Amino acid sequence: MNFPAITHIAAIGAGTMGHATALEFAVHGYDVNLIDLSDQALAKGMDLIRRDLDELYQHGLLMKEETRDDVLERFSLFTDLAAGVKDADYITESVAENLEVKKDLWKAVEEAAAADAIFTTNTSGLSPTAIADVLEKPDRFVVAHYWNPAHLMPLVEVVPGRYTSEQTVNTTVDLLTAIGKKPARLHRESPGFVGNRIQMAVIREALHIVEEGIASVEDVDTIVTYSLGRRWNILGPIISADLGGLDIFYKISTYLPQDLDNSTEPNKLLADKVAEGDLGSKSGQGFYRWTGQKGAETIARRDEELMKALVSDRQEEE
Ligand SMILES: NC(=O)C1=CN([C@@H]2O[C@H](COP(=O)(O)OP(=O)(O)OC[C@H]3O[C@@H](n4cnc5c(N)ncnc54)[C@H](O)[C@@H]3O)[C@@H](O)[C@H]2O)C=CC1
Ligand SMILES: O=C(O)[C@@H](O)C(=O)[C@H](O)[C@@H](O)CO
Repeated sequence: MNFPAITHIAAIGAGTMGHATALEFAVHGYDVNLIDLSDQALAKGMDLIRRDLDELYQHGLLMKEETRDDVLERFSLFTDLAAGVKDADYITESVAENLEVKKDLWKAVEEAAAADAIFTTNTSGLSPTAIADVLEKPDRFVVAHYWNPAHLMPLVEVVPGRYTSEQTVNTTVDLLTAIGKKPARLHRESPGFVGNRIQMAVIREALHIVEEGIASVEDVDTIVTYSLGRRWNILGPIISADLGGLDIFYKISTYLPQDLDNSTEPNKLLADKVAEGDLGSKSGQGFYRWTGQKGAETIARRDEELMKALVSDRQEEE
């Protein structure tokens, strides 16, 4: 399929991820139809967009000569899915992480969308083949998996399903590159793609360490932040192993794996938190308390460091 020049974006879902992925297209000059289920959800999404847009503006991360109003004027809001997608060349989706919800949604999208529009889902790890099974033209469907917060994290995993065409992958990679992202194209799909497989392996072992009484939640986070996190912010795990000496990593791998957590069930500490409604910053309490000054300061510090890294990326690109 030959895709037209992409000029008009539709972003379905204005929540944690959807508002930020939509904002990035608007910051880079694209008209964006923001779609959600209710005016309340759209209003909440636009509040998040204005908050994040202010952050980008204050750090000089808008396009040259652009004002915040220039960016905000590019948004059109829709609760009618068909009306929101019909003029779009590129449709991105960030709704609930539920296979049936996504399949039902994409079936409805295809009934209203242009025959040559590209379809992308921000799923954290569901199969693009399984979602695209409902489509008449599944070759135009691909995963574009962002990382939270999406407007501050450069990496997007571009994951083809069995039906996805090379043209769809190439066009998506080119578009994401054009808006300043760092797309990584996978050879093929796998549950959790790459980032979430690694992230979930780390989370599983981190919580196992706490459960076994080896270290506290705070100590695990401090240790990772000032060792692996510091190193992996510069070079990834495999190249770091090269630098450490593969013989040493091999030696450790002959005795340590049998002591690592290999459970296939969700960690009990995590399950208990969710059962108690302690969901983290979104509910005010998780393994840490997020209400009050300290929580806000932690999020502000994270965003400030991510912003500095983005500014540095931008300076390197210039
Ligand atoms: N939260 C995270 O850290 C990350 C989440 N993701 C993925 O992104 C997707 C969205 O996650 P979040 O943004 O966190 O969820 P969220 O719950 O913050 O936002 C979902 C939004 O989609 C809207 N929505 C639901 N069904 C809809 C429909 N049929 N039509 C239009 N709007 C609809 C909801 O009203 C809500 O505003 C999920 O697939 C998730 O796995 C990907 C990367 C990171
Ligand atoms: O961590 C992120 O931002 C993303 O990789 C995700 O998909 C989230 O991890 C979240 O959905 C849980 O995996």
